[in-house]
Amino acid sequence: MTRQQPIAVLGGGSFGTAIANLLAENGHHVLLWMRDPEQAESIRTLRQNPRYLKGVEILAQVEPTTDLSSTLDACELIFVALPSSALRQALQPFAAQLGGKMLVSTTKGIEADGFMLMSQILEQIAPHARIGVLSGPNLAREVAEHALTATVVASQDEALCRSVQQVLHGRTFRVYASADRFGVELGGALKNVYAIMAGMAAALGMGENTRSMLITRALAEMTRFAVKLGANPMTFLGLAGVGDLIVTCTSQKSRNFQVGYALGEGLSLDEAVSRLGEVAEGVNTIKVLKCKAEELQVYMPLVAGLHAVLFEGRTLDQIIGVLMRGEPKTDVDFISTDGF
Ligand SMILES: NC(=O)c1ccc[n+]([C@@H]2O[C@H](COP(=O)([O-])OP(=O)(O)OC[C@H]3O[C@@H](n4cnc5c(N)ncnc54)[C@H](O)[C@@H]3O)[C@@H](O)[C@H]2O)c1
Ligand SMILES: O=P(O)(O)OC[C@H](O)CO
Repeated sequence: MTRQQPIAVLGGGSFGTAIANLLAENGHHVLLWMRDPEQAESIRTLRQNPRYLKGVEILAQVEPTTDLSSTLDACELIFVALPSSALRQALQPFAAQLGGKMLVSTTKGIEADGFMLMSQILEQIAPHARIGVLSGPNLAREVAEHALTATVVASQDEALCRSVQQVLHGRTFRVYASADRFGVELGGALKNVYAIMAGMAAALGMGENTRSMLITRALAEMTRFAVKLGANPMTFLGLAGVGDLIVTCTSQKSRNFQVGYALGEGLSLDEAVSRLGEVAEGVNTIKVLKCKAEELQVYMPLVAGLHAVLFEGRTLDQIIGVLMRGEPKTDVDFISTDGF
């Protein structure tokens, strides 16, 4: 990648906007692609995103655009910050332009059909592209407001990891590298489900002991599931595993947490999602994950419990009763270091 070449960010939501600004602060010309011409025009003239990250100034080096084809042609490094529900549909028509490009997914979701992570979809659409993921405890607003933040770029393509580190590393944003793309990406997708539970617990006035139990048992479940899929459990001890789980399960800024909070206040799932008006990936992930856990016969009582409350008509009291009275278990039973 030459220094003069622009960098693309696809998706004009909270995270796309935050990443675009970080790149611009580091001196890069950024093409921020979004589908809505009015939003693009508003950014061009007001230097603010009218809908997301209100109050954050979008730097002059960030050029909003609605022309995806020209954006892909102009850039070799492309960050994808689209919702998981939109990624395939948005990029499939441009597959021929993606060969040889560095595609870095920041999207934390799972496609139901085939249980596919976003980088796997990118790989399927563009088999000749170079693929990576960026994931970690990265609340968009905090990134945009320069809270000291760390993230992980994961790919087996070391040069891609180095490129991403070079362009994003800055005064307030630190980028670690990992070769475990699957584990890093899976951690980012799974933690959203547990953040919904944490939001519910907070709304119901449950205490810090409860939150700590939830986070720790969530880590156990996530890791057990990941190991069954062949992932390296050690990745779940890093920023993209427990790091992201902590921030999303403890912050009111997390949209998944907010959905859970609204549910805890008595709103229906539909009401909670529409009150949010932004993406909360955990709502889809819970369905996909419940199916996959059953198929693989992985013990995931928290996932089963949340699914029962949201989609099977069970009450939270019933589920809490089942969880607390369940057969006693061993504490750290989910990490086998055999082979790692
Ligand atoms: N916001 C965060 O703190 C954060 C941090 C890290 C990762 N992520 C991940 O980034 C992804 C995007 O999240 P976000 O927070 O930016 O969402 P958001 O709700 O803030 O914005 C979503 C954006 O996607 C656009 N969009 C929706 N469907 C589209 C389509 N078909 N074609 C083109 N654009 C479309 C919307 O117009 C909107 O601009 C999610 O997977 C999320 O998990 C978010
Ligand atoms: O706001 P959420 O719940 O989508 O979480 C945002 C990021 O994934 C936190 O790392």
